Amino acid sequence: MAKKTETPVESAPYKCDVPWEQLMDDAAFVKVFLSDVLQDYVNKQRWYGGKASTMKYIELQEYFRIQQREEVYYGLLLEVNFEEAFYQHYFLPIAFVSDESLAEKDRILPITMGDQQGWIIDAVNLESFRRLVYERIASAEPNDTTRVRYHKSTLFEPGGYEDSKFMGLEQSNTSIIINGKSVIKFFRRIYADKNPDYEMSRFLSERKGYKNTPAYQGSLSIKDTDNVDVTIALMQELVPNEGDAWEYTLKELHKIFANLEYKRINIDRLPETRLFTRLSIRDVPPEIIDWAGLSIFLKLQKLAQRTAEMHIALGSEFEDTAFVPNHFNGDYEVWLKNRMLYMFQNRLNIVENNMGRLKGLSLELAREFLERKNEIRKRFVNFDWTKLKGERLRVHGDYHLGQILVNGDDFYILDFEGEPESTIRDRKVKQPPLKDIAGIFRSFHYAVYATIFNHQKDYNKPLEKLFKAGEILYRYFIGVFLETYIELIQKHNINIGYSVERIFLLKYCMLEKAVYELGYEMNSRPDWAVIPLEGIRSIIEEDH
Ligand SMILES: Nc1ncnc2c1ncn2[C@@H]1O[C@H](COP(=O)(O)OP(=O)(O)O)[C@@H](O)[C@H]1O
Ligand SMILES: O=P(O)(O)O[C@H]1O[C@H](CO)[C@@H](O[C@H]2O[C@H](CO)[C@@H](O)[C@H](O)[C@H]2O)[C@H](O)[C@H]1O
Repeated sequence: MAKKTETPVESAPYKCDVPWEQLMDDAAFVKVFLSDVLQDYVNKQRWYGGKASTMKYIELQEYFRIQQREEVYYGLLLEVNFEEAFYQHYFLPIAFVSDESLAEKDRILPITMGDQQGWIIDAVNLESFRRLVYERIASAEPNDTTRVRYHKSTLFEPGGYEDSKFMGLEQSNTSIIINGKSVIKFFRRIYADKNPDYEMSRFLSERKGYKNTPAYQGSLSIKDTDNVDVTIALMQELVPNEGDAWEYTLKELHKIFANLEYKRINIDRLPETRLFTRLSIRDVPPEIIDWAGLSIFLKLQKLAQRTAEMHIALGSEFEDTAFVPNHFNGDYEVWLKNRMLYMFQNRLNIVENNMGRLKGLSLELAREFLERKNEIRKRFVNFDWTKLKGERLRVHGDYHLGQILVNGDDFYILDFEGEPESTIRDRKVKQPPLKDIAGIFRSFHYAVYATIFNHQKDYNKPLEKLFKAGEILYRYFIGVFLETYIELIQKHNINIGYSVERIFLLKYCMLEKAVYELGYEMNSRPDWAVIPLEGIRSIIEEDH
């Protein structure tokens, strides 16, 4: 049955004599629109990331016209100010429609302008708006120097506009599929700079010919009043896929855990391997292959290969300073430690303030986390750049299984926006590529524990035994991944340091990631906090 569309309770229309083409120049309208209309509207939107804080007021930071011939839409850059003394910027494209059937979704305000009656709505709902953006990108001048800039990749050969639809996934941005072949992602949270997703997508696919990320096709950006390039939208190739690697891994792991009983595996007799030991498939004992199957290890090798190729492309630049690799230095060390200590203190605070919401194993692990705070803090402070010889590169920055699409036997890497909590400048700082590897290893650990927590009853085994089996398997996953990754990276002369340095960086970055995740989970899904807490414990325990 088709879902009933919810009709918003409507206030009386706003009345004015200004035509749509001049509406945003009308101070009286803008004042009412920002304070009486948008505060409420923005607060209810899925893409609005400020819900945990208290909105104070909204200002219009910039607006610009998105237009073609007589067709005019407005792009608004809203500055949301919070009681907690910070602000965020959001992009909202608006359209005026007089036909009620076009104003079913995301209706913002009923309005009467002279003799024109209708509604202001979020323009992404209008096919005519989506078509216009696509056509402007597809026909962009090679060097558009106007304030509102459309860009088309030299490698993209666009066809005429046929159709478009919402990607329809739970997203922090809004993605539209065009002609079943391209995706235009409208960024909602906006930063006063080029978005790293745009920069990295263009650099990897257009400049370096890296094939395992959607090809960059074009973009929309504006030069703001400070003459800074601000990315508004990114257009990429639509990659056919069977879902993301997170879902895929969960499915595979469920089969593997179910095999424990089905194949009568004696967990206590499973051969173990040390964390970070490099393993070719030949080195994985037959008992492990019997239990988990060969195919998962072949998939891990493929993922390691695609990850290494991404870092090889990112580490191969000599001209564009945004991408040229650097060495470790004192500035980086100070920057890193400040960040880590700030983040760690924030996590301690969140956990202390929310102990009442935790129970069972989570509560036990949270207590242990608080008891061991000095030990963990010391780990973050213990970073000495003079001992590190490897390179720092631009990296993915938020690399986890949910950012990877599965397509047949291959993988495609997406979403280079970086860690949602970091500032835009911090996201562009060059990092050891092992930071991404630590991210994906944490994701393997997550997947193992998520599988155990989701299906514990199906496996007919005590929790400790399942944890033991999971930890063993996780170490083989990491070992096989590392062997392929390191071999390829070294073959292409990317310096990630000798073994001691590599292991130090992996442990450092894994602890960093797990502590980061603890904040993410406590804020967005507290039931999952047990996974990073377990991760932090196992990283700290490893050295005891
Ligand atoms: N180019 C693409 N091809 C195929 N699917 C895509 C593409 N870009 C995004 N997706 C789908 O949309 C989801 C969200 O994309 P992502 O770039 O992570 O958006 P957000 O930044 O809003 O989280 C992805 O997990 C994937 O399923
Ligand atoms: O929304 P983003 O993709 O930018 O990433 C954020 O959300 C992720 C959760 O969707 C979070 O990832 C964490 O959970 C994943 C499983 O859902 C797991 O695979 C990751 O290892 C774990 O970090 C990510 O940290 C956060 O930035």
